Amino acid sequence: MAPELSRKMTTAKAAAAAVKPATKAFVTFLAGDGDYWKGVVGLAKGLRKAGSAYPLVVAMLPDVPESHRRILASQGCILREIVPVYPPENQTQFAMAYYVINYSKLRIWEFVEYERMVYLDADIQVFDNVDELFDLPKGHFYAVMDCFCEKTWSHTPQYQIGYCQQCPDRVTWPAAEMGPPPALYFNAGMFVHEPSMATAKALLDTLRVSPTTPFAEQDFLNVFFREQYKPIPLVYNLVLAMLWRHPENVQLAKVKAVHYCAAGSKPWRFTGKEANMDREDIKVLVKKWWDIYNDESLDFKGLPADADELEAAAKKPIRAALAEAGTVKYITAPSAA
Ligand SMILES: O=c1ccn([C@@H]2O[C@H](COP(=O)(O)OP(=O)(O)O)[C@@H](O)[C@H]2O)c(=O)[nH]1
Ligand SMILES: OC[C@H]1O[C@H](O[C@@H]2[C@@H](O)[C@H](O)[C@@H](O)[C@H](O)[C@@H]2O)[C@H](O)[C@@H](O)[C@H]1O
Ligand SMILES: [Mn+2]
Repeated sequence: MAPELSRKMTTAKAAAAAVKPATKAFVTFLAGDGDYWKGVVGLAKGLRKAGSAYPLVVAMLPDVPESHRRILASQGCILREIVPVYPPENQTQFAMAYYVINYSKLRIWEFVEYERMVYLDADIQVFDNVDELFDLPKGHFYAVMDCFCEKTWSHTPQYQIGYCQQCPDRVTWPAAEMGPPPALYFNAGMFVHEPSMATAKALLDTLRVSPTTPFAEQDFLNVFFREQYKPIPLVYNLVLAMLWRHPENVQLAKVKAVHYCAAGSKPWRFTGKEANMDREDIKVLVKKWWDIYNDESLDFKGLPADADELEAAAKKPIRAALAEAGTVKYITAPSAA
């Protein structure tokens, strides 16, 4: 095939690929009329900057206002309103109050138009392409291990004896007195999952008979997927506390996704006043988040409105298309002949 024609075919194929029905997608969760929508905008732009091939779905509770929905749609997000999930009746006092809404995260197993999804909290930013997560072998639940050292864990025996799965040799778990050590435990701010109505039903049926616990849906998911859980490297979800609790486990230059979950670390409401928020690495990470959020070149430009436009775009001589895109300096290749 002549080089010119092959290039056109590539463009047409690439263009067609851009609109093929997505069976894989990132998904985040948005609740309330507060400022977490800014996290979603940042995430949508970060994924674009990282050149991800997959869209971002937003599982929204009904209380997300129209004005926030419009902003997210304008950034190319696919909006899906979900029915809230409430923990068992009069049990919510056992979960930390501000975590109760997170049980609604469980609805994303009902998004069966997708065969694979990567869930990301809205307070996560992706600084490097993580699309490889969609190709991990099926049948497992992939997520990054959490850390037990922050005060938020003070209700647990592991915190009380200073044991953490991130450094199991620092304080040996006293199996004789306390039985087996805690099972590997993941942070539920990021995970790879396979939507299925059967799994969604099993999750909700199990939740109805499960006690609520301090970390709400994160505790619940850790129990439900205990057998399928496979830890993946912390580069996919750097829980910020790792920087001061286990710096020996962190190679910041290799981190692909940062989870702004430490108290006071949400970039869009950062004051720098809370514990550890005056650290240089935290300030750098917050600035990196803002640099993406404020970068207008990362705003969604929209897809061609319909197939005809797309077809026309694909037919346009490659030189004009690239020049119009403005992103590639088209250098005339030496003739193949
Ligand atoms: O008012 C809220 C609180 C939480 N969330 C969503 O629930 C996730 C989990 O809450 P958060 O990240 O604050 O928990 P953390 O990871 O800090 O414990 C957030 O990332 C958002 O996606 C939200 O949309 N609105
Ligand atoms: O509803 C429970 C939440 O539990 C998790 O956050 C916690 C946990 O990671 C602790 O280990 C940290 O100490 C703490 O800072 C952090 O907020 C998830 O990030 C969040 O998505 C959500 O599931
Ligand atoms: Mn979070």
